[in-house]
Amino acid sequence: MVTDHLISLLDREGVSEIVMASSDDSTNDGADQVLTEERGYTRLLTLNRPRQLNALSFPMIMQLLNNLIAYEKDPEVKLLILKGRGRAFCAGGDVAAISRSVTEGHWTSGAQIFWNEFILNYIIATYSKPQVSILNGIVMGGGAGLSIHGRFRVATEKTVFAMPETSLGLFPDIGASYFLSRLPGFFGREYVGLTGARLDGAEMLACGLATHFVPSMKLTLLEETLAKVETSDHFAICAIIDQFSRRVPLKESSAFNGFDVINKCFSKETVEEILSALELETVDAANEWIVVAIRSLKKASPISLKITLRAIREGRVQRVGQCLMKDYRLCCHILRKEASNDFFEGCRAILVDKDRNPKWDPCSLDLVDVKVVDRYFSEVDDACWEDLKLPVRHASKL
Ligand SMILES: CC(C)(COP(=O)(O)OP(=O)(O)OC[C@H]1O[C@@H](n2cnc3c(N)ncnc32)[C@H](O)[C@@H]1OP(=O)(O)O)[C@@H](O)C(=O)NCCC(=O)NCCSC(=O)/C=C/c1ccc(O)cc1
Repeated sequence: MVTDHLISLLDREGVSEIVMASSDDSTNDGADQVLTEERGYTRLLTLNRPRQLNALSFPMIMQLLNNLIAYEKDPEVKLLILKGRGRAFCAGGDVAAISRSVTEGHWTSGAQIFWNEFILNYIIATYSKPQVSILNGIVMGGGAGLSIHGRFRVATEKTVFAMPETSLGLFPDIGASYFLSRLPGFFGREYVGLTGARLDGAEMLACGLATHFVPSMKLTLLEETLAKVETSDHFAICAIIDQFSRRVPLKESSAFNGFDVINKCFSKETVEEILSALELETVDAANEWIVVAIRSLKKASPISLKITLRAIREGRVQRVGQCLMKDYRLCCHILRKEASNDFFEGCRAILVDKDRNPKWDPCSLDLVDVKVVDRYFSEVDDACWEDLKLPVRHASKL
């Protein structure tokens, strides 16, 4: 049974018990990778792997799960603050470790990490107490999963946000098809998800990925003020952050200023049509962001692009839990290397050898068989597999 491999056995009456029973007991490693601090009714969680840009390791996921479950039950906790040490909030899941563990072991060792990460994302998305994420640096992939599902996301002038998974042979997982598909127009949807475009704090605020923009020099004071709250009331917390936040103009070169072009191009039905529409826009005069978008789409894994487009479009009518269940299926197919080795090749090219020259298979969009893409969205044909089991929650956006 998969639950022998995947360590989370969830109590479906609630999240009261997540049994951790790993065969190698790796959950005990890295205890200092998430620092916890009690300040009155506020709990401050700091991601603490600055050298790896706080890439989310398995022990970090488990510690965050443990903390969040305990804090939700504890009446002495009213508010959570999540931040990262160093120049990143979190640069995503520790893909180098995952790639290593699957290459050296069984695909389910990678699935185990996804399983627990997605449960964590779900708990954050349905959390009964407010979470403020301080995004003062790099926020990518899994880092978005820790923050965007939460109630308050504070960007700064140092924030760099991206969902770069298509350049890694993956797709924007962590329930991203839920929040990306709910952003305005096609900006946050197809554009951000497919191209891996980097957004700054002003752009995050403009499209709704961030709820506030606070200059980084005011963050210490913001934290100190939040540490004095005695309530979980969202309006009260929002009013405090409002005192420190400011409106911030978009750069002239921002893709957000090309909203109409984005809507025109990224609303096309297929990735090929999106690419052609963008190329047409460059005939007269090309904005820098269009050139970068075309380059990114051409460099990304073709199969990842097709999976991403479909996942985001399906996400529009799915709840967050359904998006996470879909993501789990997709990840398991990817880990099993059923149709492509692209995720492992992407990890090699970007994080291991760093040649930034992945050899994708299939190597072009026209070689991606639509039936193969369909298969990624279906159940996994393996006796030791089961669908992601989500705990019963009491929040509204289940
Ligand atoms: C643009 C970055 C963020 C910064 O570039 P940089 O300023 O030139 O810094 P470095 O690239 O030198 O990064 C510093 C160190 O952090 C490491 N690092 C930097 N992100 C990472 C990282 N996501 N992982 C694992 N080491 C990293 C990076 O390898 C390096 O380690 P080292 O070579 O030992 O110094 C660059 O590091 C980068 O492209 N990182 C990858 C970002 C990325 O694709 N993130 C989304 C990943 S997808 C995701 O979240 C999936 C999660 C997942 C979950 C569960 C699964 O089972 C499978 C997957």
